[in-house]
Amino acid sequence: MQSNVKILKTEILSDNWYILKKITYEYLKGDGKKQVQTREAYDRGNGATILLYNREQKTIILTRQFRLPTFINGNETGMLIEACAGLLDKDNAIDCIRRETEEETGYKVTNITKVLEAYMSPGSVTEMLSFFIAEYTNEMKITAGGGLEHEGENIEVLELFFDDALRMMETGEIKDGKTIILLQYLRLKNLL
Ligand SMILES: Nc1nc2c(ncn2[C@@H]2O[C@H](COP(=O)(O)OP(=O)(O)O[C@H]3O[C@H](CO)[C@@H](O)[C@H](O)[C@@H]3O)[C@@H](O)[C@H]2O)c(=O)[nH]1
Ligand SMILES: [Mg+2]
Repeated sequence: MQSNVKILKTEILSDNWYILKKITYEYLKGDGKKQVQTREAYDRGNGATILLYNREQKTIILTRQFRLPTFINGNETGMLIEACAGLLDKDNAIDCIRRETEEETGYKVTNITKVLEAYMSPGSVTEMLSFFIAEYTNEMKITAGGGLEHEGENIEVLELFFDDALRMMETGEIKDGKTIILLQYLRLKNLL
């Protein structure tokens, strides 16, 4: 399909950690007129997230960690309950999420299923997130998890009853988009 967009100029506003770009482009509108627009886009690569669930126990595994951007926007403690997630490195999404699951939750899961992909903040962040689910058993817990010390990660691992997690979504105790999508996915497909 032919694109209606021609990039005219790309400026790097920051490459301090990830990359913030300012892009000027020409956009061909439906009425045939051209319009020049400028938008900023934050590029931190793509990511993956996973919800571990146990059908017998009717439980799931989540994490809790400090998220600075939420702290400066209304989250009093900055602590956020989330499905395990990580940015993709060079490897593909499945390898990445398998490694991330082990690092953050301590579970070595085998059968991982990809369920969907989504742009999580399409007006400002380039990232596309791949969503996965996997069944876990208590025997799969091989380390404490908690994330990588040298990356400054300090991640608490939570095992919750699925019904409690659904309630926490309604009370606002769970407020993370990817986590809500995955919880609703499990419910929609009657997996728990
Ligand atoms: N020094 C420094 N470290 C940073 C910065 N930004 C992120 N980091 C660190 O880089 C590491 C990235 O860890 P990952 O587990 O790979 O990523 P994530 O932060 O969990 O991101 C996941 O969740 C996000 C929030 O839902 C998602 O946006 C993202 O796609 C991914 O799935 C973390 O240790 C984080 O603290 C920064 O500006 N400076
Ligand atoms: Mg992470």
